[in-house]
Amino acid sequence: MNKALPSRVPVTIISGFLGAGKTTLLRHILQNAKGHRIAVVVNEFGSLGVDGEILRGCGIEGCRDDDVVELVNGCLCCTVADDFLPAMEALLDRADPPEHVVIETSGLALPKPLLKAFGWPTIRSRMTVDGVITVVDAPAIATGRFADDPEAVARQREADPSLDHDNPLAEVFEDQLNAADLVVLNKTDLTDTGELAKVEAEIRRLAPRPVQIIRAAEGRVDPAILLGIGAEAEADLDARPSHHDAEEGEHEHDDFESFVVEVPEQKDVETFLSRLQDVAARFDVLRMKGFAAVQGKAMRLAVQGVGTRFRYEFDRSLPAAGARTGQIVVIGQKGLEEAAVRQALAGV
Ligand SMILES: Nc1nc2c(ncn2[C@@H]2O[C@H](COP(=O)(O)OP(=O)(O)OP(=O)(O)O)[C@@H](O)[C@H]2O)c(=O)[nH]1
Repeated sequence: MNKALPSRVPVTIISGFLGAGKTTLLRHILQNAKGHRIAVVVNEFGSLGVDGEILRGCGIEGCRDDDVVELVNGCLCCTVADDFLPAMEALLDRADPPEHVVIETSGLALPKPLLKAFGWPTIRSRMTVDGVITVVDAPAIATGRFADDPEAVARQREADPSLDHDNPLAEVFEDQLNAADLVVLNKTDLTDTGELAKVEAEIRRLAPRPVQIIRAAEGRVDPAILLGIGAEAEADLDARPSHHDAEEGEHEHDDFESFVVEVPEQKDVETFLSRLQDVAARFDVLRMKGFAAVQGKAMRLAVQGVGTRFRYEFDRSLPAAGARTGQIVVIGQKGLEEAAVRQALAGV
C-alpha cells in the first residue's frame, strides 16, 4: 500500500518591479484571507524595511505580527542559504505552522534563484511553490519605462553579440515576467482601455509561454484566484528562463543603488510633497518611500513615490518623546547623484 506523502505547505511568490503594487496586493490578500493562517515573508531593496513596517501592525484581523517575517539583510535572491532557508524552516517548525506562505520579493529581485531554493533538500519535501505572481505597473509599461532603445542595442551588440538590452530595467522586468504563472496588470485606473490592450499584447509578446493576465486596480484580485494555482513552479525551472541563467545564481545588483536620507520635521505636507516630486523628476529616481514628521501633527506621515507619482497618508501615531526626524529610502539606477539628492531632500 502506498504511504500518503505528507502534504507540503504551498508558497506563493509575489514578484514585480519597484512600486508595481506588490505590498498593496499582499494587503488585499491578508484582508480577505477568511481565517486562513497566512505567513508573509518580505524582502526589500534598501535597508529601511518600509513594507514590513506597513504590514506589521496593519490592523488586519487574524494577521499577527509574528506572521510577518522580514528579511532585511540584502537581496533575497542572493542570500538564500544564509537567511532565507533558516527563516522558512523556522516557520515550518512552529507549533502552529502557516497554511500558506506568501513571499513578497524586492522590486529588483530575480525570481529564479529563489525558485531554485525550493529544490534544496531541507525544504523540498516540506514546501512547494504554488505559483509565481508577477505584478505589473500598467502605466509604467505604457510610458516605456522598460523599453530599450533599439538603436543603442544594435550599436552595443556590435561589441558584444550576447547583449540583449541597453536598459537594465528591461532585464529585471523580463526575468520577472519569465517566471510568472500569473500576471496581475495593476494600476488600471491610471491607464485607458486602448493602452491596456497594447500593454497586454506587449506582455504576451515578451512572456516565454502563454500566461494568464488579470487586470486590477489597487491589487484587488480575489485571493481564491491568487492562492491555489498548483503550479509546482520549483519543478518547472526550464520553462522560466533568466538573463542570469549562466551565472549559477550569482548576480549583482550593480545597475541600481539605494540609500536612506534622514529628513527633518517638515513645515507642511504640500511643500514636502512638491520637494519629493521635484527630486524624483530631476534625478530620475525610480522609487522613494518612508516616513516623516510634520509640524503640529501627532501622526506620522507615510509617503510613497513611484517615479514622480506620490501618495501619502498619516498612518500612525509618532512616539510622544524623541526626535521628530523622518527617513526616506531612495532607489535609482547606478549613477544616482546621492550627495545632490540628499541636499535637495534636506531643502537646502
Ligand atoms: N493609482 C494606483 N496606485 C496604486 C495601485 N496599486 C498600488 N498603488 C500605489 O503605488 C505605490 C506603490 O505600491 P506598493 O504596493 O508599495 O508597491 P510595491 O511593488 O510593493 O513597491 P516596492 O516594494 O517598493 O517594490 C503606492 O503608493 C500604492 O498606493 C493602483 O492600482 N492604482
